[in-house]
Amino acid sequence: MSNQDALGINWYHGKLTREDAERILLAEQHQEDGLFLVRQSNTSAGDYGLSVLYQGEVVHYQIRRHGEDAFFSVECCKRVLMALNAPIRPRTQDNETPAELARQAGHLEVERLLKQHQEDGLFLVRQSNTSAGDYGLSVLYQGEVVHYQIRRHGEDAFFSVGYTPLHYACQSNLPSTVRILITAGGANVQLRNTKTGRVPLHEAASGGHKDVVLVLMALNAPIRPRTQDNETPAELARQAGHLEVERLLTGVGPPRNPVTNHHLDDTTFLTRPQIEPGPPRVARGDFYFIDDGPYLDSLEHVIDHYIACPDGLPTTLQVPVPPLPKPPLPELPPSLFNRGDFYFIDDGPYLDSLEHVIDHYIACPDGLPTTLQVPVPPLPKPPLPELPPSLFNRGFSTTLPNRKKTPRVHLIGDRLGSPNRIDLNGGSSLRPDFGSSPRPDLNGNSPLRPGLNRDPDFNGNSPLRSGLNRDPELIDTSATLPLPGKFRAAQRRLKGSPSELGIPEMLPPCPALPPTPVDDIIPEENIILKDILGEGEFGSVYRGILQSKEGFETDVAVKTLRKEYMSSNKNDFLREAKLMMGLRHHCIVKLINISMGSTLLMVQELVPLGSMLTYIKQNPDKVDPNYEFKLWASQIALGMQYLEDQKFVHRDLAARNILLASRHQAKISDFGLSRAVNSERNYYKATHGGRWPIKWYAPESYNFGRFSSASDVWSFGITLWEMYSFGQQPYGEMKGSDI
Ligand SMILES: Nc1ncnc2c1ncn2[C@@H]1O[C@H](COP(=O)(O)OP(=O)(O)OP(=O)(O)O)[C@@H](O)[C@H]1O
Repeated sequence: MSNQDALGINWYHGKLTREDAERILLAEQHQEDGLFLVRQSNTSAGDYGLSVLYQGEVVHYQIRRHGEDAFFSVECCKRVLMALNAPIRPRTQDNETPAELARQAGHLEVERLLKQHQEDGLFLVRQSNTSAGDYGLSVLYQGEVVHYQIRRHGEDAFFSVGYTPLHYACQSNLPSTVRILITAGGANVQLRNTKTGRVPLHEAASGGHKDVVLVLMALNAPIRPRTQDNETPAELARQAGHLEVERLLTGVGPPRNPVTNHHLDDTTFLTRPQIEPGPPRVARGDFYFIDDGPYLDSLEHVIDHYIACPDGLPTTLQVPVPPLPKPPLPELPPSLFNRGDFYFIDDGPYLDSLEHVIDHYIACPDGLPTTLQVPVPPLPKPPLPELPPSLFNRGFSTTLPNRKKTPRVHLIGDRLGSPNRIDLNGGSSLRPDFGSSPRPDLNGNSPLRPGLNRDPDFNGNSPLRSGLNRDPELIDTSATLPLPGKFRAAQRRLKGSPSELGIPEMLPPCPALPPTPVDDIIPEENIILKDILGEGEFGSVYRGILQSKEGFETDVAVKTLRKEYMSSNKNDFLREAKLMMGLRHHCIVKLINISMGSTLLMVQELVPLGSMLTYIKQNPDKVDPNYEFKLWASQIALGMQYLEDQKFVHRDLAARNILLASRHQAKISDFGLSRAVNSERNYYKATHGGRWPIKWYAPESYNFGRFSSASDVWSFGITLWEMYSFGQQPYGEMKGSDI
C-alpha cells in the first residue's frame, strides 16, 4: 500500500481497530450503504480488514493476501453477504461455487437460496439485432433484464488520462482559446479526465466561467455529462454558488439527437430505455438518452465506464457474463486492453497480461466502485471471432487473431411476408449468387456488368451513360485489354508464353466472396427518402431517415439502383453492398444495410459534407493544404491500409470518391469496382475491361488488368495531386486513351 497516494487510494486507514472503524463509519453525517474503509487486519498480519456500512450496521470482511493475488474471506452470515451484493458464484481453486459446496455438504436450503439469487449488475454484450454494426447491452436489475443499445459511430474519439488543454482553458476562463481549440484545433469537448470523469464543461461550470460555458454550449458540448461522482455541470455550478451559470445550464432544452449531430458522429454512446429512478432523461422514441452520452471511443470503454459508474443505469455493471462457449483467454483480441506492450483499463496501472489485469481488479477496485467479483465460466466455443473486425480495431491494430477476412453480415429479406428474400449465400433465382463469378465472354462482356462493355467510345461516352457521364476520364478498356481470347491469340501470334513476353499469365477469376451471414435487411417502409445528395452512375443517392423497429431515427444516405438497371446491375450493386458490409473503419463509409423492396437500396452512414473533390473546388479558401489536406490524406491512407489488410483492392480511389464527414474526417467510398485480391499472388486480375478511370490507374492496371494495393497506391498519388491542385483534372484535357 506504499503507493496508495499515487493510486489515489483514500480508503486505507492503516492500523485501526474494528471498533474504531465502526465509530468512523457510523459518525459520517450522511450515512449510506456501501460506505467503507480498509484497515490492517488485527488478527492476521499482512492481511486487511474491510468495513462496510449497510443499513446502519457495519459489517467486517477480511481481505487476505495470497502471494500477488488477494481474495476475500468474509465473516458474516450468508443472507448478509447476499444482501451486501457479495458475489454469489465465486469459484475456489477447485472451481467450486458456494452453491456447489452447499450441495456437497447437504445444505440444500442454502444451495437453493444461492441458486435463486440473481445479482444486479450481471451483464453481457451482444450484437444488435436491430442495427447492424451496433451492440446490445443487457443488464440484470432487480430480477429484470434491461436492454440498452450501444451505438458505434466511427473511432475518432480517444481517451486522455489527465486534463487536456481544453480543460485548462476552461479552468482559466479563456473563452476565445476554448473556441479556437475546438474549432481550429479539433479539441474534443467530451474528453474526460479519467480520474475525475470531468469534461471541460464541468471545469467551466464549477469555476463559474459563464462565457466559456456559452462557447461550449454554442459548440454543442453535451450539457449533462456526469463526473465519476455523478455530478452534472449544473450541479457543480450550484455547489460553487454560480447560480447564473446553473440557470444557464438547466435552462437548455433536451439534448439534441446525437445520431443526427454532425460533430458527435465519431463517437460511441449508450441509449437506454427509461428506468426509474434515475437522472433526468429525454425521450427519443422508445429510447432515452441520458446526458447526451457519455461518448466513449470503444465498446470496451463504454463497458469500463459503466463498470466504474452507474451514470444513469440503476446499477453499475458488475458481473460480466461471458458467452456460453469457453473463450480461451489467449485468443482474445490483443487490442482489447492492449496499448503497446502493456495491458490496462482506462488509466489504471499498466500490467503485463490480461490475467494480471483481471487479478488486479479482482484484488483491488482501484478506482472502480467495486471489485470484479464473479467470473462466470463460459460454456461453449467463443463467438468472439464473429465480432465485427472493427470492434477492437483502432486502425493501428491491423490484425486480429482468427479474424475472418470476409464480411460477416447476413442479409435476409423479410418484407411483410413477401417472398422477396435475398440470401447472400446464394441459392434461388431470387437469391443472387455471390458465390459465382460469371466468366466474361470472349469479347469481355460479363453477365455481371453487361452495360459496362457496350462499346463506349474512347472519350468514355457510353450509350448507358449519356447525360450521366460525370467522369469523362473513365474509358472503356474492353477493346484494349488483353482479354482471355485475345490474350491467347496474341500469344499464338507472338509465339511465346505470356511470361516470356513480359505479360503476366492470366489467372483464373478471383474467388468470389465467401458466403456471408447477414442480419435482417431493412424493410422499405422504414426508410424515408428526402433530398438528392448526388447522382451515381446507376441511381441517385438520397439523404434519408432510417427508422428502427423501436422508432429510433437516424439520418442516413441511401444509394438507389434505378429500375431500368435492376436486371443488369443488381448483382454488382449487391456485390458492392456485401463487400462494404464487411468493412468497419472510421475512414471508410459504413454500410448500415440494404433494403430490397420495390427497388434496391443501400443504406449508408450519412457523410454530411459530400464529395471531397466538390468541397475543395467550392471552398478553396476554407481548406488549408497544411492542415486539412494532410489530415485527409492521412485518413485516406489509413482507410486504404485497412482495405489492404482486408485483402481488397479499391480500384476507384479518386478525390471524387472521398467523402467528408466534417472538415476533420475524410472517408473512402464507392466500392463498386473493389475486389478481393488473390491471396497467393496478392493482386486481382481483371479478366475483362470495363469503364475504367484510366487517369487514376497504374500502368500495370491498364496494360495488364492487374490490380494490387500497389496500384491503389498509384491512385492515391493521383488523388493527392487532385487535392493539392485544388481539384484540377489530372493530365489536364488529355483523353484517357492518350494517357
Ligand atoms: N454516404 C454518403 N453520404 C453523403 N453523400 C453521399 C454518400 N454516398 C454518396 N453520396 C453523394 O452521392 C454522390 C454519388 O455517390 P457514389 O459516388 O457512391 O455513386 P456511384 O454510383 O458510386 O457513382 P460513380 O460510380 O459514378 O462514381 C457522391 O458524389 C456524393 O456526393
